[in-house]
Amino acid sequence: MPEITPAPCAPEDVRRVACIGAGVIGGGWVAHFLARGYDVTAWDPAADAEDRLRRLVAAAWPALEQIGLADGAAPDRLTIAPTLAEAVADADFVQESAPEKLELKRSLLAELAAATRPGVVIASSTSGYPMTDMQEGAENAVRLVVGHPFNPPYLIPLVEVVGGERTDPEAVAWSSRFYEVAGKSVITMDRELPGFIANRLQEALWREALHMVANGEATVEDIDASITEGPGLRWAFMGPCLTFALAGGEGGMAHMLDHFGPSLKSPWTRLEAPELDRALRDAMIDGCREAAGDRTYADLVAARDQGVIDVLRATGRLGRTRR
Ligand SMILES: NC(=O)C1=CN([C@@H]2O[C@H](COP(=O)(O)OP(=O)(O)OC[C@H]3O[C@@H](n4cnc5c(N)ncnc54)[C@H](O)[C@@H]3O)[C@@H](O)[C@H]2O)C=CC1
Ligand SMILES: C[N+](C)(C)CC(=O)CC(=O)[O-]
Repeated sequence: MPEITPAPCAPEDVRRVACIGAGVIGGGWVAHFLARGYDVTAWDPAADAEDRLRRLVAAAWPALEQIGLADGAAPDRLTIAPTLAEAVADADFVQESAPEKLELKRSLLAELAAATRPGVVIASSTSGYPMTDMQEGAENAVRLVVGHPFNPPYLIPLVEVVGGERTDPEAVAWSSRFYEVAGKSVITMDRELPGFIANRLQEALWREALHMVANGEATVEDIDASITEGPGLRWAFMGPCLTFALAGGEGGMAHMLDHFGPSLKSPWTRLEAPELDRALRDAMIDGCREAAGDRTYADLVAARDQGVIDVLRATGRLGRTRR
């Protein structure tokens, strides 16, 4: 086991966060950390990255003002660094949100672990790679963790935190605490599972949706309505297990399982992913275009953000985290 250097500061004392990769998720993290009053340094190799990032932060800011900013929070506390090394030089915490490609993540995380100050924790936003696979070849891998967010990270509270085989458990504990201090709801996993918890659940639903579109069994619009007008309303405040316990009436989960258990063996799901061929790709894209109507991407982001805020407010969870 390599020598473990403690983090240079306590999670409560973090002042500067570096966000590496500033697309949909990296940009969302930037907006979140700025709103929570941190100094943020971002780095992204794309030529148009700074423009995109500043647009994303400006579009998110009204929602962030609505839910309440930390003292001193301001978009101008964002610095765009010219190089990766400069971005992380003074960082107390690093959030990596580069494209979901295993080789890229591996070399980038190794580069980050070499460029940051000793002990600084580096979290990857990966949607599903186990950290053990991503930390291969990295020196200082002890402080590499997964911190998987949900889009948009500045509004959806959940972060799933888990380390890899070479991660120091202290780094996992440190990052879970840091995310809590930074206003997130944290699930800390004690073992690796590809896709973590939420994406394993989401992907099961998503595979089934794609099968139904591929087979012409349901439209994109009907699939979306089946969730927003149905189970999605319950899932905003009660998870699928407790929700189904209520399906068993006063007999609870025991009756629910006895009653509906046999249907688990019915062909209600296909589980294997469908082939993402041209026809399915076109059907999904056309269906979403139709569902969006004349609303632009910015219109949809604003509607989604307001919807999340309304649900959080209506369920008494605005500004409150899980613990
Ligand atoms: N889009 C989503 O809903 C979610 C994505 N994630 C994860 O977040 C990460 C980023 O995904 P998105 O933001 O959706 O992708 P994106 O395509 O919107 O952004 C990726 C950004 O990384 C930049 N980039 C390219 N090469 C890079 C490098 N070598 N170093 C640093 N940055 C580089 C690109 O210029 C781009 O701005 C992925 O790991 C993804 O799985 C996690 C949760 C949700
Ligand atoms: C689509 N996605 C798999 C990248 C989604 C996530 O990872 C989490 C989310 O925001 O739903």
